[in-house]
Amino acid sequence: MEQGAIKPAQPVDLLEIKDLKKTFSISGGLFSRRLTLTALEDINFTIRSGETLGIVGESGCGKSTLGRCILQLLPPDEGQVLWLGQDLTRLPAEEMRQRRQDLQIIFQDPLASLNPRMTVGDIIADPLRTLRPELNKDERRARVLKTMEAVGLLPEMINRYPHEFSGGQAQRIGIARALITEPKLIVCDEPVSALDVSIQAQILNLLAELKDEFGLTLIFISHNLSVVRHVSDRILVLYLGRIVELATGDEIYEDPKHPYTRALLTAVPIPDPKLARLRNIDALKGEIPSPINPPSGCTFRTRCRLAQSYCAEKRPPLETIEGGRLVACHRWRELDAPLEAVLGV
Ligand SMILES: Nc1ncnc2c1ncn2[C@@H]1O[C@H](COP(=O)(O)OP(=O)(O)OP(=O)(O)O)[C@@H](O)[C@H]1O
Repeated sequence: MEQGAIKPAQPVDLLEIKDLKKTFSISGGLFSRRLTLTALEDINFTIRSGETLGIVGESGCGKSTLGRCILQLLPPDEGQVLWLGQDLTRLPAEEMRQRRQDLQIIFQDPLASLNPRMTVGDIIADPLRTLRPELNKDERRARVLKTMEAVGLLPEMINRYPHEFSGGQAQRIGIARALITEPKLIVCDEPVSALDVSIQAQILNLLAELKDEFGLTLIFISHNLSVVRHVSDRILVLYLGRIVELATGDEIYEDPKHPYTRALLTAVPIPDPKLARLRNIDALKGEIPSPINPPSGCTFRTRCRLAQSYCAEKRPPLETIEGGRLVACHRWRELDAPLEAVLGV
């Protein structure tokens, strides 16, 4: 593959998300009225080339919707998705089709995402048929074999069908299908959560190797902070469709600033006495509120142990704090205080 050629000498701002908003119109409530569900709001961030950005949050917080809006698989209601400065939300269909070579996705459930009636070779070659129609059959086959080799699939597997493969092998097929167009950015949407724990590390290592080999930029979506930590340079934490924290993996893990991030960390099983102590204090309480009718002010306040009455009145801005990291909490400074002081005990 010629993908090494795309690796820029200096990282550049590859993708810039500006004021992104996505709502869904759903029917519900009395008399099946149309209701508006706000899946994403006020989303702003930038990804540098060669970076891996982890996106974490509980189920329903908007991770997959964000991945799909970035790839234009879902149209955002508002905002811009700038790819090297070009707004993908305004791109004519034919230009977007061309651009799709650069932006690919790997799905959570590898077997469910592969057509059971197609051979492995046809599945992997499929994106080339629409995105690189100038390639002939032999050229397509040569690319498929090279890509299979890159992801650790044997050439003799080319004529087999998805059901003949384990979950881990099926995910390698999904990765090959994403890689075949020589993309610059891959959105990995929970790529290991459907796999056995023993296989998860193999797939994570493969993604890390492919990233280095082909100069990829990755967006890595997971509900599991410990999975994201190992692969991410920076981590974006979403809560009810809004960014609550954005920082490096080390900062998030060692010094979380948002009470929600701390709560997510308490669910990570690591034998650290400090975290073990936090576990009881910070553990998430209650259900995530409905995105149809989110709490006023700070949407996390209904589950936050630091919440004060003013948290219900004003939405906290996403503030840039020391080291350029971002946090949206009226009381983030209180998290730095000794826990006893915070709790008043
Ligand atoms: N097509 C749709 N129609 C209506 N509502 C949707 C649609 N897709 C997503 N939603 C809603 O948007 C919100 C965000 O969903 P999304 O799937 O992006 O969250 P997620 O963090 O990826 O969750 P999960 O980890 O469970 O996939 C949820 O409340 C979800 O129910």
